[in-house]
Amino acid sequence: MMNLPAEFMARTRQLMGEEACTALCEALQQESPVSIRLNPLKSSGIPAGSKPVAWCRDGYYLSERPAFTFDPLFHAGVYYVQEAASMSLDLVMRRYVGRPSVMLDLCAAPGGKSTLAAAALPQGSLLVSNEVMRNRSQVLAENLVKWGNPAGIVTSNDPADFTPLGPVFDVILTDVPCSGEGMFRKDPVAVEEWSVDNVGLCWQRQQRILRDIWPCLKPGGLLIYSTCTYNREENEDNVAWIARELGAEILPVPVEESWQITGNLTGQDFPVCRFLPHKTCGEGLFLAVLRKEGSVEDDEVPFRTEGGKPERTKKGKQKGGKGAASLAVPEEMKGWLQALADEAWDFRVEDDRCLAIPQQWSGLYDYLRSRLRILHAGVTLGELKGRDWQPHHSLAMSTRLNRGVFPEASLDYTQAVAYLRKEAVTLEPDVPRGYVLLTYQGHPLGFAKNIGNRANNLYPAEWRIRSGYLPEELRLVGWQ
Ligand SMILES: C[S@@+](CC[C@H](N)C(=O)[O-])C[C@H]1O[C@@H](n2cnc3c(N)ncnc32)[C@H](O)[C@@H]1O
Repeated sequence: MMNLPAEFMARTRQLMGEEACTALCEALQQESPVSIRLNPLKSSGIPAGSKPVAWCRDGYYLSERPAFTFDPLFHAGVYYVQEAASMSLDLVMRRYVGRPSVMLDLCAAPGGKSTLAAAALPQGSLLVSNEVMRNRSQVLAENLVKWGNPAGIVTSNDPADFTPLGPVFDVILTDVPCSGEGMFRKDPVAVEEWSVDNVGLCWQRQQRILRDIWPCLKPGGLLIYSTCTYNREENEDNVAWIARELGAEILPVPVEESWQITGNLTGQDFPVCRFLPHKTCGEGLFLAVLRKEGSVEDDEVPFRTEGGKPERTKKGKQKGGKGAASLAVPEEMKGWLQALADEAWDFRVEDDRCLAIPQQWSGLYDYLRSRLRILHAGVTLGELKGRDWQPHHSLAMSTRLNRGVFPEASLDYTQAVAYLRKEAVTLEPDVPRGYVLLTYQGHPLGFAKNIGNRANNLYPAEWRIRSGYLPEELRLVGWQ
């Protein structure tokens, strides 16, 4: 039985009334629902026995919690484990982000909302996912590489580092660090760390973050603000502050009545969206959408690469970036990606890596690269090992990998888990020597270098499954 702080109870009672507060506390004593979101570019079925999440195209509730860590399909980026309320970002994006956009997810680790945004953004968009905490930014990069979106950049910077960039983003998501009241059921540490003082620190930090990032949003651009907490200071009060102090219009979130989403609890007259666990199947989540004052002409592309600060240029006049390839990219490697009619790549060598950046975004990439700490961008095709270009894990995970370039070897479950643990792999005698793409149920897991009697395991060491234990009764996500 979870003990909730008395002051939290008193404040919540005041916010939502006695009856709702009691119902909420009862719901918090129940088990958390389990849900996953499918990668539309990798999955080819739906989870067996699942129920759809009404507000998210690819979201499903599962009837039990499988052993995700031991599921090769999880590591192949076929799905992401995400609590259902957080999937409501899908709703907002499909309603308001209808054309190719440059989006920033400012507080992105571990990557739940970023992987969702990558799937929901229209073709031709770019997603920049940022996380200030260094260790968390590594997890973010891992999850996004596994998701395989080629039009993505992962950075690790403080929001203040973005301020001088100027208005480069059409959409900014601020899923801000908060007091975490909505996570009480999932995370007992959130209960232990809760205090009224901390709520005060949180809303002030949130305002600092918003002030720092506001200049980076284009006039007329969209700010999606979310927290996983219930109190009004971090939610409605901050949204009112953004509208008033920074200059924005608050937009409605298109919810259906049957979903039982709660609106503004403070009596102020503007729309917000509250997911409360006693009414909606998921954890606590607050979401609001704002449009920055002003507008940008349709035919303007508000950045270019030359000479530092972005300038407005007319479409079609963008120039290629500075700092482009210093070493030639082998022609052969360009064929490692699919040749799709509507996609062009800027291939370049940076340090000992060969990258492919979507050509239309190479200018913006250079601009960001000169100012931010970039952990990952586009697709890393390969890494120079001596004289040899070794295909990179990012390529294996990419949804644009050209299947057919590398010989493939299909692994069974035990072999796949051994590979993900970075143990030695032995391939069938008929598998050719050299780089081989290892697959599980048809999905790429990574590369190995077959040297005949054994194969070198090229799975990234830092991502390997560390747990030596394998549950006796192993439940994995079933598919239909
Ligand atoms: C609610 S979590 C983000 C969850 C993520 N959006 C997702 O859906 O997977 C908030 C993130 O903000 C980061 N953070 C902490 N302090 C920050 C600060 N001062 N500025 C920006 N981000 C911060 C935390 O490390 C954390 O990863």
